[in-house]
Amino acid sequence: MTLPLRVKITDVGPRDGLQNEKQPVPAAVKIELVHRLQAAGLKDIEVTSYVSPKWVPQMADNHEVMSGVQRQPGVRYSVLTPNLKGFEAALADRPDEIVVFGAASEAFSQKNINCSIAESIERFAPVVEAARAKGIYVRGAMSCAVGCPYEGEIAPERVGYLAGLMKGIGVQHVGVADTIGVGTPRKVQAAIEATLQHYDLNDVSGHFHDTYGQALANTLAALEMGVWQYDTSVAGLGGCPYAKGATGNVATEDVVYMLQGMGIETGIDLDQLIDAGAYVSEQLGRKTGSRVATALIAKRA
Ligand SMILES: CC(C)(COP(=O)([O-])OP(=O)([O-])OC[C@H]1O[C@@H](n2cnc3c(N)ncnc32)[C@H](O)[C@@H]1OP(=O)([O-])[O-])[C@@H](O)C(=O)NCCC(=O)NCCSC(=O)C[C@@](C)(O)CC(=O)[O-]
Repeated sequence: MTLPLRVKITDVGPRDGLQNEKQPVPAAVKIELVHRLQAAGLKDIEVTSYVSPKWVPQMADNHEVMSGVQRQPGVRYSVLTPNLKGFEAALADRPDEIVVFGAASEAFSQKNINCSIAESIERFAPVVEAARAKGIYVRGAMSCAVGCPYEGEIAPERVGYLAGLMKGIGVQHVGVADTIGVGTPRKVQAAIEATLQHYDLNDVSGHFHDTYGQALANTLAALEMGVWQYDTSVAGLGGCPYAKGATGNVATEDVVYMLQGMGIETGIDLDQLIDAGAYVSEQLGRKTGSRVATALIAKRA
């Protein structure tokens, strides 16, 4: 398989990156982060989620954030919607894309969305139907595609099973998510291979957390299979509230640097991206999680 010439990156920092922050992050900071990401050339940004504020208090300002973003033409703004209640609330804020999120692990499905895998599909089906009827693109996230914090290793067949269920209800694209970052290249490839039994290569993305420092290697392994769409998080922000100890997604800066070095186009300005990451890191009062940003900021000084 030849490597893709162009990669599409969805920055999930404003949502996945910030959802687990213990301190309240003001909506104005989230909005400014989205503005800085789009200024850096990001064309796909996962902004927020319409979930229960009791479960994820940090995303309770979803409406304020979505309505505060000054949209740029050509940028797609996505949001998470776990059920019809969330979808209906999101509709008023005009997302371009919604994300239904399931898991390859039963235990994680229960902990994260309070239902079994089968029940989650029943909940998603009317959401998918309603979104598609309105011309809103539907992405599905498949958590724990390699490992689960409660069940341990997850067999590729279980990822394939979930992908088949997602396909069956009309989800247009699926992301293979290594939620707790335990994956290594061959295991990630096996999870993607199982997904490709149900989805076209153009409808599959990678979403790799960097907890064990494997995310860039896993990205390269997926690239070698021709996967050209990835979720990443500026400054490596993040973690899932229902996956204890899991760190953020692979840093967008690190992925962009790697791709640029390989001659693969992303349309993203690395300098401006580093500024966006420095902004949010400063607001959170911590160092960036990006190795590339750390190195290039030191070089600037
Ligand atoms: C899914 C539910 C809502 C089910 O939660 P539930 O308790 O089973 O839902 P329910 O229908 O029984 O409703 C219970 C209460 O929640 C309210 N409610 C119900 N739905 C909504 C909604 N959409 N928005 C706002 N409120 C809602 C509802 O109105 C009611 O309120 P009450 O009467 O008690 O005051 C809950 O489990 C939840 O919100 N979970 C949050 C899960 C989450 O956000 N996890 C993090 C994102 S996933 C992730 O990060 C992984 C990913 C995608 O990045 C990929 C990866 O790396 O793996």
